[in-house]
Formats: sequence, structure tokens, C-alpha cells
Amino acid sequence: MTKIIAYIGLGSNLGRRMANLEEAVDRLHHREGVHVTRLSPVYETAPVGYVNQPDFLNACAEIKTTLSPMDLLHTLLDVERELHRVRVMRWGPRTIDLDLLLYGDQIIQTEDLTVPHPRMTERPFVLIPLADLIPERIIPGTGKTVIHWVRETGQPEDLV
Ligand SMILES: Nc1nc2nc(S)n(CCO)c2c(=O)[nH]1
Repeated sequence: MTKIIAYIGLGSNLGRRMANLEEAVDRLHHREGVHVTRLSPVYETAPVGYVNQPDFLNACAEIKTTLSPMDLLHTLLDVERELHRVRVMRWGPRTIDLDLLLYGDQIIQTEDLTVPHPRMTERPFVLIPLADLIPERIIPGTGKTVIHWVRETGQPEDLV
């Protein structure tokens, strides 16, 4: 079976945020076909989008997986549900958020899944932890490296 290296964005801004991140990583690691190989540092970040909510803890995980993109997506959704992720408001607070950022060098556009994650190049809370792992990696379809996008989006003062 081919092993693909994929990157996951993690976020939590409800409940015991750090414990939620740790639990999500642990559950991911023990899922069939998924091994967590590296983790970025964890950053405390001001909410973007819907700003009237608590600060987030964000991080990125590198995984080696034999799952297809769709099976990996379903695994992420399963772990979110196991951590009682309730999708009340689309942009509202959540115990855990697991976003599939990159799946090898693939570009995927389906009804249910877009990879690279469509908003990742605008999100310092994704780019900065991802740059801790793969600064020189070109984000497929953009021709630019992760560290380039960090510089382009600017280092927000609240993320140090
Ligand atoms: N800082 C920060 N702001 C956010 N706004 C939304 S929505 N989210 C959820 C991203 O899928 C976040 C987040 O993870 N971190």
C-alpha cells in the first residue's frame, strides 16, 4: 500500500483546549492506516472570521497514511465527533477542528473535499505552524512555498 504524507490543521477554542488537541492527536495516531509522525508547536491565536468567540489553540500534524483522501476525511470527521464536536455555528466555537491541509502533492476538487485546503494560504494560524514542519514545501497549485505564504499573509502581532 502506498504511504502518503499528509498535513492536518488542528484547532480548539472550547473546553480544555490543550487536552482536546492531545486527545485528537492520540486518537488519530491509533486509527487504522494513520500514523502521526511530527507535530508543530501549539500557538494561541485570536479568532479570525467570526471574532466574537474565545481564542484558539492551533497546531499542525504531519501524518503518514495509507488511507484514500476521502477515507482520511471521514477519519478526521469521526475523531471530531468522538471529541463531541458539535457543528452549531459554522464559524463558531468548537472543541476540536481537524482540517485536511495537504495530501501528498495532490490537488483534489470534489463535492466533499478540496485539497490543498482552500483557505489555508490566507490563514496565519495554519501557515505558521505548518512552516514549523515544511517551510520550503511548495503548496500545490500555488507555485509558492509555505514560508512565502507566511510572509505574504504577514505575521500577526497576536501570534508570537
Ligand atoms: N485563530 C483561529 N481562528 C479561526 N476561525 C475559525 S472559523 N477557525 C476554525 C478553522 O477551521 C479558526 C482557527 O482554527 N483559529
